Amino acid sequence: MQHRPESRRGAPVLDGARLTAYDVLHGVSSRDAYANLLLPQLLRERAADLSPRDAAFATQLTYGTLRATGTLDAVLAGLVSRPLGELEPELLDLLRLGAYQVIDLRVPAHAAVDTTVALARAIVGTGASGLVNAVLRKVADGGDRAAWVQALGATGDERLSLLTDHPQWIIDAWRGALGSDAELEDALLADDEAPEVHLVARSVDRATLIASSDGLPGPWSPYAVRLEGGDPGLLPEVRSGSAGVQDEGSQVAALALVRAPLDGPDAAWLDMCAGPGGKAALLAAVRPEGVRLTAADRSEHRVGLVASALRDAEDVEVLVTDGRTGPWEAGSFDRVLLDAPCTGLGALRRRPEVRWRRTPEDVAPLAELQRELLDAALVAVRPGGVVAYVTCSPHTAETVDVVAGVADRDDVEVLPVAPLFPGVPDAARGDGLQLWPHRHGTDAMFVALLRRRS
Ligand SMILES: C[S@@+](CC[C@H](N)C(=O)[O-])C[C@H]1O[C@@H](n2cnc3c(N)ncnc32)[C@H](O)[C@@H]1O
Repeated sequence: MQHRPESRRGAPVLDGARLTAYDVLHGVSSRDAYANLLLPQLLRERAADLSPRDAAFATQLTYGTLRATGTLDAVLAGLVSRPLGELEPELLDLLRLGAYQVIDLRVPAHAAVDTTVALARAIVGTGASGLVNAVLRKVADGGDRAAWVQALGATGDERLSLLTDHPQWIIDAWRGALGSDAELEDALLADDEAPEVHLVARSVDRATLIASSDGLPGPWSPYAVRLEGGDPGLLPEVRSGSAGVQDEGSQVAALALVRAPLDGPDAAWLDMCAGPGGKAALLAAVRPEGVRLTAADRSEHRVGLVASALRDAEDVEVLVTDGRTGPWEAGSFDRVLLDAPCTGLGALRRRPEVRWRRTPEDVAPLAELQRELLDAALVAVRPGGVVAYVTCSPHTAETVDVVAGVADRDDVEVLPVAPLFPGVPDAARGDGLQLWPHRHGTDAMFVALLRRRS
């Protein structure tokens, strides 16, 4: 349970949406919480005190402030006399929350300032309220984000970073993956927007899900439904597990494995890194009759989530194992999904704090693990069988470089993926498939298909 300050007798009642956003921001900054897990938990716990509108505002405040942290800090750094790192952490979180409302949401200055001052008084103490008041008034005087970016004198990539909420090394990674600057700003801006909710109709007819959710069919996956907003957890199909929440790009990645051409038997599939089970649940739902699905993950906790996602599926095996040393015999599987652990640089829309938490130093060890897992996947698949190598990162070191590491092997054939999705435009990346938020409205998923030669 989060710390929840009491409003004092006579003092204004603290704004529930803003307090909830603060509690998540502080969870993220003080104990590395994940906003996409902590926020729903707090919204559930506080449902009696928060209207649906409050919950939506808390979500906007939380995600927006976390995404904008770099720009907010650049603005605040010029207005606070101490280095930001020397401020009380609670105070810094509150200043970011207030500044976000002023420069991005254009909440009237008095409302943003007064509510943040009230929170500061309750959480940090009366002494902090003067500083919060003075700093946020100066933020408001500076205008909106565009005005602030201009005032900060930023040009080139620094301007791009402040406008799109991406640190320089991620801008470099996206530039490298896109291959030029032509679409870079569009791509980064699309990656900075709150994503739509995507549903997957697993064992329910898509038309039924569209009718019950008031959504629209997703353009790329025959199972996808897109919603503009709302709480998908309230839908009966999501509650029963016949539908789930899953980015349409993830659906396409799982379907690439299903659609890959195969010679010979097709009876045993492996999802080597299955936790929490989104793609495994789709594979289980769409597999032809008689296919047995093995879903593995190194993390016991995540295997529990896989088991829950597959609770109604028959002929599945769920196990805790390191994919590199799994208990299966070499050549046991006809199709193997390797949805590899990665930096997640393609799914930043859904995990807003990740862009500031990840560092360039994370890439090399993950790429090494990806190479080892891919080698193991190519052992697990039978000659003639297919491996789908998938990442939710477009970083070259985690995508085409990993595939290039095995592409020259005599026993490996790289298959073109884009022709399996003729309706998806501009998705080829070499022989692989690369989806983008600005082109496809999905996470930036990468898929390569590798066939073991007989
Ligand atoms: C990108 S996630 C998989 C997402 C999943 N396929 C889905 O759609 O829900 C990567 C997973 O790899 C797991 N993992 C990391 N290293 C592993 C290893 N050596 N062997 C097996 N699983 C591993 C992580 O625990 C994590 O659950």
